[in-house]
Amino acid sequence: MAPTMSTDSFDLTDFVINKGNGVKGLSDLGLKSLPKQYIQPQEALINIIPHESIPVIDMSNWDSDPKVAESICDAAEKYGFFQLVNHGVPLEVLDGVKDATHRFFGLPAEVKRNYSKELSSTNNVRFGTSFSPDAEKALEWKDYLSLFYVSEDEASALWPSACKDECLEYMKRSEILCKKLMGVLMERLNVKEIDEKKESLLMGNGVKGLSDLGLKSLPKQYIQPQEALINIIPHESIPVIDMSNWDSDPKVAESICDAAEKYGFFQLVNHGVPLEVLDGVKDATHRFFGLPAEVKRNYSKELSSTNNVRFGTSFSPDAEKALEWKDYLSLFYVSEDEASALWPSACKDECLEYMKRSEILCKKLMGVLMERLNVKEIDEKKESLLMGSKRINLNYYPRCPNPNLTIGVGRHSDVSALTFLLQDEIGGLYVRVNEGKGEEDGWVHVPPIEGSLVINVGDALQILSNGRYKSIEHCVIASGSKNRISIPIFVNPKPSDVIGPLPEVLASGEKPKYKNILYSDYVKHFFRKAHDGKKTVGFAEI
Ligand SMILES: COc1cc(/C=C/C(=O)SCCNC(=O)CCNC(=O)[C@H](O)C(C)(C)COP(=O)(O)OP(=O)(O)OC[C@H]2O[C@@H](n3cnc4c(N)ncnc43)[C@H](O)[C@@H]2OP(=O)(O)O)ccc1O
Ligand SMILES: O=C(O)CCC(=O)C(=O)O
Ligand SMILES: [Fe+2]
Repeated sequence: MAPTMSTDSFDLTDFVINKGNGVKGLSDLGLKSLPKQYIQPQEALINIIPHESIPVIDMSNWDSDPKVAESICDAAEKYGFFQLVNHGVPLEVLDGVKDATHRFFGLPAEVKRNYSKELSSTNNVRFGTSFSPDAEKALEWKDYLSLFYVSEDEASALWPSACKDECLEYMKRSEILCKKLMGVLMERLNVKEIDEKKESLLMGNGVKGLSDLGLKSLPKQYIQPQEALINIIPHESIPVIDMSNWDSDPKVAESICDAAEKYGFFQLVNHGVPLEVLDGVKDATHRFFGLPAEVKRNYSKELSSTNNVRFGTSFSPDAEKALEWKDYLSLFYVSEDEASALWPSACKDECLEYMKRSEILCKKLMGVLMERLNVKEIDEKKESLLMGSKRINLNYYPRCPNPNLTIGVGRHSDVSALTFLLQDEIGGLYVRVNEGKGEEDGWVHVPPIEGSLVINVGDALQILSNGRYKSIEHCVIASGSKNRISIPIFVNPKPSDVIGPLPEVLASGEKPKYKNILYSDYVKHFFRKAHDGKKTVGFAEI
């Protein structure tokens, strides 16, 4: 125990404030009486009365019992204070941050004073004592460390290592609770929805943030007009092609070309992309979307340091009548170095690996599809037209309160040459069949198959093949109970390529159906409007 001493003989302000000892340092001296600087005037003291305390609210039944939300709002109105139990923030996270607090204040004074107003390298980290020592008649018996959150990176760099991980974890793990409380408190004020566009786009919460609020019904901005919804019909689904015998059986290649002509969509199994690579990129997708909104919003159109990395929600929110129930991260591949520097670290390695390991498959498919078009060799120019650029999207469709009133992705065809889509086990992808054939025209489900890849022809290949290969409309319906992810790799022409029907296809005298068009103009046209089925192709039609 520290020796006891009188504080009359030394400069208390210097010891407590300047030297970084705080009141903890004073207390550790083993004082027998309160130094006079801490003696509060009578009016600052309080009278404690016998009275019931503030309400204690059990949140266990939050999902099933609306009374929980009601009692929170009542308590906020009546007392402005309440205690929550079973709130969903794990006990070990709370214990962790309590331990970390003791660890920080247990550091030597010389270490703690580096975070004082005078010495701290940032205004966002401040160690201090009392509340406002210069303004107070009497000092308060408290030391504090105050941390203003800007971003995970800034916190990692600047917050004291004795407590930063635990503080970040506590902040992160209390976010859902915070959104739940704000949601119900706003509902009581008749704010029926939080302004989704502002929330989703500027705050980085996306529809995932909305879904995490535990909404019981779909906000009106997401209710799609009847014509955007689909009629699901009983019909066989798209072909499933087993590539095991690719090397020995030419029928495998044939069935791929047949499916590309007839359906524009097929699933591949035993395609050679390792299962662990597919699992890796699925895990990475959940990791990215699980990041705090403040981190994800750094990749939004407004804040991203590059056009090649974009976090967004819906498809084209400014152009859409109703929003889509989907968040996405879109990564345009330029080079491994650029990706390493700019893609989010939560997912970049896995996305690069998935792109790399699907390259052989991509070349195999392009090879046989071109053979059927009488393209004998894929030279440099053809390679650019068919696979000169790649984009990988991570799509996140959160659990949706009324999935039948909205759409995850509206009906569209891809503007790629080919798309390699990895979907998880939840399901929800629908493809249009028998377009224009009256009652037979409808939508079929693409059932998830463990380890499979869904391949579809995009507009660019439809145009290059003069309509022989079909880019088919598809759309997604979100799940009412689970968060779904999908990860398409869009294999495209280079933005600077001019696309039009290939000379080999027209060699027999076939009339071109499409004009030559700069690919980046085509893509910009696609991105600037809402999803509208196959209308983008009209932009290139003769
Ligand atoms: C997101 O939900 C989706 C996405 C899809 C995607 C289906 C595909 O097939 S993606 C394959 C597209 N092909 C390529 O990316 C390769 C060619 N790329 C290019 O030519 C260019 O990179 C570019 C896409 C045209 C962008 O060029 P840039 O000079 O950077 O032009 P900007 O002015 O920034 O953008 C133009 C316009 O597009 C919007 N936009 C750009 N990138 C994206 C993106 N990744 N996701 C969504 N929107 C994007 C951008 O906001 C601009 O619009 P403004 O209205 O803001 O002017 C299928 C289904 C989905 O639901
Ligand atoms: O999520 C899916 O299954 C399909 C997504 C899609 O069509 C796209 O991103 O272009
Ligand atoms: Fe698509």
